[in-house]
Amino acid sequence: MTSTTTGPPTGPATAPAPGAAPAGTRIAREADDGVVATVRRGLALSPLMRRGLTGTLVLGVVATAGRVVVPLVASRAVDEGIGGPGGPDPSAVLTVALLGAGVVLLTAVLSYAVNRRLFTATEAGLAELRTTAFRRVHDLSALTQGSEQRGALVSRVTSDVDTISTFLQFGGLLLVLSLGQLVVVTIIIGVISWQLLLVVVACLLPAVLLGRALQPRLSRAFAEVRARVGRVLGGISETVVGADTIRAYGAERRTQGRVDTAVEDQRQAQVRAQTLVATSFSAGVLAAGLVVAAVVVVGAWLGVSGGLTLGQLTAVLLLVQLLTGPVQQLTEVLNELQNAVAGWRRVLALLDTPVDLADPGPAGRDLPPGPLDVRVEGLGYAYPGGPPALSDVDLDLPAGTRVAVVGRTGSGKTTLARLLVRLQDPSAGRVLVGGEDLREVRSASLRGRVAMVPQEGFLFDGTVAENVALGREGAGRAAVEEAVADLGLRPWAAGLADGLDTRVGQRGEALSAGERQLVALARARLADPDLLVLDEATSAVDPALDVAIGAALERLMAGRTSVTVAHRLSTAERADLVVVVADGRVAQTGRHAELVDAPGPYAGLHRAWASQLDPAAASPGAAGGTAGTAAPVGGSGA
Ligand SMILES: Nc1ncnc2c1ncn2[C@@H]1O[C@H](COP(=O)(O)OP(=O)(O)OP(=O)(O)O)[C@@H](O)[C@H]1O
Repeated sequence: MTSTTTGPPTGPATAPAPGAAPAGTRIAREADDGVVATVRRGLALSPLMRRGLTGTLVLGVVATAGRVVVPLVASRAVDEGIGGPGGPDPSAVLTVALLGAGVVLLTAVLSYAVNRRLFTATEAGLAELRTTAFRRVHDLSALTQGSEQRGALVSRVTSDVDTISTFLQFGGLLLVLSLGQLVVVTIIIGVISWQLLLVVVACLLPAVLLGRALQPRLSRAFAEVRARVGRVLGGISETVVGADTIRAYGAERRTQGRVDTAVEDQRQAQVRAQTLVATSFSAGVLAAGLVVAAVVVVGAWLGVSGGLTLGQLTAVLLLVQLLTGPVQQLTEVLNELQNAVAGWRRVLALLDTPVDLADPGPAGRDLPPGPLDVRVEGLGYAYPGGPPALSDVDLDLPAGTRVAVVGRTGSGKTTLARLLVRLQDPSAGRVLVGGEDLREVRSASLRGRVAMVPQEGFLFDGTVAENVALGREGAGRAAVEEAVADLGLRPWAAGLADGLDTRVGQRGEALSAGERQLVALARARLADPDLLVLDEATSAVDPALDVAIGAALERLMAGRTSVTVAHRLSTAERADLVVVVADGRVAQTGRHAELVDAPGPYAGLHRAWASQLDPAAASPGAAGGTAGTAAPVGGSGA
């Protein structure tokens, strides 16, 4: 479990019908939509990217037209200024040259404007896309998020969006303008000389056809690259997070080997994709060289035979430069497009993943005011592809009761706890809190009234106070101090290097495990829920801190309904009701005193706990386990 005091994530979709199986618990597969459909969907999702696009296109077309004017101006300079009927005319050449210079200047200014408008719009649109994708990650349940390595999931919001950015800023408009330039230049060459047009088409067509034929292979190659980049990031982030464990077991070489394999796989995929890129690019270069040579030869021949003036030949040669540029750029841009489309598909797949914990929104219901009771009816849950983790669970927990859930490890206690706070939806049956089916409760209401403290509370890199403040939106310093004081934690906080302003480090690593628990408890106190679900920590802490945690827990649970996944039998002893879970079913319910001598798994659990505290006191058949006051109940026995 990764989050501390928490309610369910929100999402835009409607709630599934009660009793329905949980919705998708995997990130959706990438759709096989074509390039145009993918780009269209991607742009539709980023309205800011399209803002002002028409204006940018118009400016781009004008700038392109400016480029085409230059060869025509040069043609006039040659034919009328230099080779005119009255001999060379310097003033005519000057006029034409000034005109050309003006056009070149205007083209440069327009190009700057086009680029500026383009990157401003695309950056805004991409930021929007990143935010939307990030929100979706948050809307998905931990189970769905867990279906993909964390780093790979992050790559969908980061590096995959970067591929789109690279394409849009350098390629998108170029693609449109290059195509436009190709068409305009081809027409003008045709008007000047149809024979030269035939030469140009004959030289460029094979390169264009080859580029086209390579597109499907490029598409597959770049999809593979994106997937492998995700795997590398997933592998690296896992080894960074688990660095201590890796070091402790001397597993550096083994884990490094896995990352190395992922890196090597990515290298191979990149090489395959870039080989295709190089092929299409080289075909473009070859065609460009060929077309210039062919136009010079055929143009000279046409000139000699009187079908073409020197100015026209000059114009066609300059125009050919405007053709070969776009042909080469197009091959590059189309490659970038394939990379971007592969990235876009991965981002879109993330956005297509259904929100499995949908917030019913305004149509939903609010939890009733006052203490909350919990009723569980025919509850069943199976993890994707696994056997039932819980079956036919029925429970009635009156408001204000203190409930301890005990059982062997893997019996289903945490699963039950997660269902009670709607971190997962049941596969069968329902959970009613305050009489309301959790799937029909607006998440804002649920979040405000129901909180969960997981075994390992997640702390963010910040101060103790900032981490406690996460418990309630808008909580100020006074509220944080009050929550800490309320749990009797003032002396502990005062003993920290900088009190509540002590920095906890990444994931709270600068605090001890026990101190992290205290921060999580203070956070829950600040949230002030009416239903508190606790997954008791199993890690042993020093006795003084253990006493502080015990006392804080007592104060935290007072006056509210609490369900504790108990790993210490002392918690069960003090509970109003003990729920014994065995193999995903409720085996026994009752008070500790009623259950301890009754037939059933609880007596075995108790014996195991007693043997851990005092082996001599245990009965002969009792199972052993780790010693210590925080010895887990569920680790043995039963
Ligand atoms: N994310 C998951 N994906 C697949 N199976 C899971 C997942 N989480 C738990 N399980 C399985 O569900 C069953 C119940 O697990 P659960 O965590 O609820 O047990 P538990 O009683 O809380 O155990 P513990 O006391 O060790 O925390 C186990 O068989 C476990 O392997």
